[in-house]
Amino acid sequence: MPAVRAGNRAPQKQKPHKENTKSLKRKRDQEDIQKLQNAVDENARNALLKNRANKTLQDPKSDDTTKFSTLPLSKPTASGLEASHFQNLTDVQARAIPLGLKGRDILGAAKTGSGKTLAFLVPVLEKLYRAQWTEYDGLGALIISPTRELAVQIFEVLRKIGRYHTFSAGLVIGGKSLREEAERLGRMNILVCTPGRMLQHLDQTAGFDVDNLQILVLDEADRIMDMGFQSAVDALVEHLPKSRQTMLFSATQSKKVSDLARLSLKDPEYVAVHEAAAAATPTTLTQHYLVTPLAEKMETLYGFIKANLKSKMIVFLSSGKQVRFVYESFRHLQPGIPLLHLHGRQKQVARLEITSRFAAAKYSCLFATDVVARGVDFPAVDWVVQMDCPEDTDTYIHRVGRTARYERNGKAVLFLDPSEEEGMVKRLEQRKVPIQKVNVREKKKQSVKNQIQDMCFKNPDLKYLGQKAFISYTRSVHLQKDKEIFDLKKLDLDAYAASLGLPGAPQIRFQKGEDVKKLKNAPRAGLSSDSESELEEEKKKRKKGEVRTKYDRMFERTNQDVLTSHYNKLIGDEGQAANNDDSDDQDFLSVKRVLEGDDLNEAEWSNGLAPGKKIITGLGGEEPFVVDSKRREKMLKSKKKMLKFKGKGDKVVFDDEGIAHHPYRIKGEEDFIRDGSAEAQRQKFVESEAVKVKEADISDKQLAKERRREKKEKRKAREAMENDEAMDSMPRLSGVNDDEDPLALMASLPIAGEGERGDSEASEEKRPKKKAKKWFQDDSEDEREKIKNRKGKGKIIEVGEAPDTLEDYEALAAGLLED
Ligand SMILES: Nc1ncnc2c1ncn2[C@@H]1O[C@H](COP(=O)(O)OP(=O)(O)OP(=O)(O)O)[C@@H](O)[C@H]1O
Repeated sequence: MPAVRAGNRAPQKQKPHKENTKSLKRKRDQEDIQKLQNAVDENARNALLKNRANKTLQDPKSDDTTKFSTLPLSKPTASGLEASHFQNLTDVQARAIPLGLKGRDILGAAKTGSGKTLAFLVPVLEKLYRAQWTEYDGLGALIISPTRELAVQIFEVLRKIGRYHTFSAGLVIGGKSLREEAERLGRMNILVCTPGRMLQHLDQTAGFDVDNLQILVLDEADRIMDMGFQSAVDALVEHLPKSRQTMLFSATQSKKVSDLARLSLKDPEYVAVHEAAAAATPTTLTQHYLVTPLAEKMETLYGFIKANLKSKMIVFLSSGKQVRFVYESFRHLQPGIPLLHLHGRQKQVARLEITSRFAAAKYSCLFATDVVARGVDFPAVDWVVQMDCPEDTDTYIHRVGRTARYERNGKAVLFLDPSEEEGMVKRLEQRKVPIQKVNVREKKKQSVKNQIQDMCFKNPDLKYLGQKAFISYTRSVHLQKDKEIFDLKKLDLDAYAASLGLPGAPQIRFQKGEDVKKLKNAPRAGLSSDSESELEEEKKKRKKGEVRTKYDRMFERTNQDVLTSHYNKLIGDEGQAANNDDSDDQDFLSVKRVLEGDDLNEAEWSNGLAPGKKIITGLGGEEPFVVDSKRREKMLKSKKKMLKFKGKGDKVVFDDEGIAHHPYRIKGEEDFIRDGSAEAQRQKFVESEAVKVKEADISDKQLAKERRREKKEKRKAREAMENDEAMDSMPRLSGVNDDEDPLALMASLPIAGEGERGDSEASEEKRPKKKAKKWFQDDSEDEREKIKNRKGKGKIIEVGEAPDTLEDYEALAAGLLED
């Protein structure tokens, strides 16, 4: 919805002249766009020939045709690129942009850090520009990213290069209520989103129309199209119009026919820049692997970090629990470099803050899961360390791609257990990844095992994290598909547990198959000494014929309930998430917290009852609940049906202070007589209440008086400001505040899309709004002047500080690029 510009209203008599000028300008714009279109057609023909011939482009710096200035781009895009200091095209940009501008569907594949983001953002902006897209046309472009971090980054680049355009752009990654996001969606021309959240809006947000969509982009397309996002993406695409341009980009993009069909790509052009290259990774990247047994990984990593204190590094681990444990234990060990950690279970605000802290750091070590393995462009990362072997070569390529970006040098090192070496090295060779073996210098190794064990002994929270890390690691190895690389049986789990400071390997139980039976029938070999004595005791009791459920045993264990509270305290914000993700381990933990199908089997196994019969106690009811049939087992899962075994509750009422009382408590007869006659008691009650009312009345009046005074002061201040503004709008005298911000007036204009406003609100327009600080601090005054003088309706919303919280991004999402 257009904004009303109070200060720009032209007098009536000038109207015909202004209309003339407008129509002239419109005609000129049409002609310019037509010229641009012709140039695009011409350029695309050449690009197509080059791409088909699959010629490697010459050195970008020496070839004039690989400059952005030679591309048929609109002025706003060209200026945006120039202001963002992008001059020379990278290979993938030189090949993909001309075809993207022409409207072709594209499958783009190029090495990590080679500039794929601009390869799709430039065509997006240009397509909408040439279609003369306005706020009335609705959503024109949708850009999908697999992670929030990457979506934020794409949005940032779009914000930079699109600064002179008149589109509105938004970021849809969750974190705010659906309703808050929904209110803004309808006003957006370009959206950057994650698949799940976008689908939620398409399904639930009334009036959110995508019928006009012109262009769909999938960044890290292979990841978005894989199993994890499959159903969300398929459902999302169902909502979109078929007649649109679609572009898919990734460093590990393939021509998978099924994907093309799912996205209904039309005659897509495969732009695979590195297909002919000798390596799948950047040439500026040095890659090594070292063989270190699982049980020595902690000390190898610690030694590595100590030897590289003056660097910026990312250490990839296989799960959030691994990340938390290594981070917490190394934090205690204090290696001498700032440590950060990042995983998907952290709250969004924390994630954004950590990514921006790491981006800004000179020396830092970030422990992370694959949540930042793809696309994220941290500046100047020296090392990528893969402490846990990646699940496949694609993941390897993306992880190491966080360093050696855009012509910079970088180094990567992969830790492999001896059992993983052969399989992984073979896979990497097949994938054209040049990697060399190095040996760990024994003297560089730092034995931290004893220190970690000591810390775990003193600090049960850390021990608990260690147990979780152990379980999640073994689980991830067990679940890996590539069994040539990952074989749990070949790992020394006891030694690994000891390296995490645990007194013994936590018991693990596999989901299905023979392992379960073996484990159940065998004595508990891997248990700690505590557990062993517990088992002995258990056996004795069973002999006596005493019925003990699994839950009796669970509560007897020392480190379950007690540690949960410590653990939650330790991880603070993540407490809730940690509770949630406990469910991940349900089928892997020997001790379960939720009474479910599998539990029943184990309870049955351990309580010595006849097969198929269990007694569940501790439900609060009088009678024990005997599970002797399928029906009763089902019943156990129904809360409603179990209510009758829980006994009746007591009814209580709460007084004003929140203290609970029995509802029918009546004073005893003796007490009543002692307090005097009924009339005297009534009188006394009325008097005491009257005193209370009087006191309350005094404070209420005082409050009301203060509020009136505040209101009056505010009104006076406003009037004074209005007078000042009237003075400001008068012609300037030289020397009067000349350096005042030229955008201040525009920033104070009402926000577009707030709905039509009546006369009664017209006076609001005059009310000066808080003066916004500048967003683009690097813009020259000339550029600001250009923006100010630009014709057209719309809004500019500015955010004072650099966006590092979700709120900042939300503010941007509401106002980016809109004019
Ligand atoms: N034409 C260019 N000139 C200078 N720098 C560029 C150019 N294009 C991209 N860059 C810079 O190169 C870096 C990598 O770009 P980008 O993130 O787009 O890479 P990518 O190919 O998407 O990587 P990934 O595969 O990891 O997602 C960024 O810091 C970006 O600013």
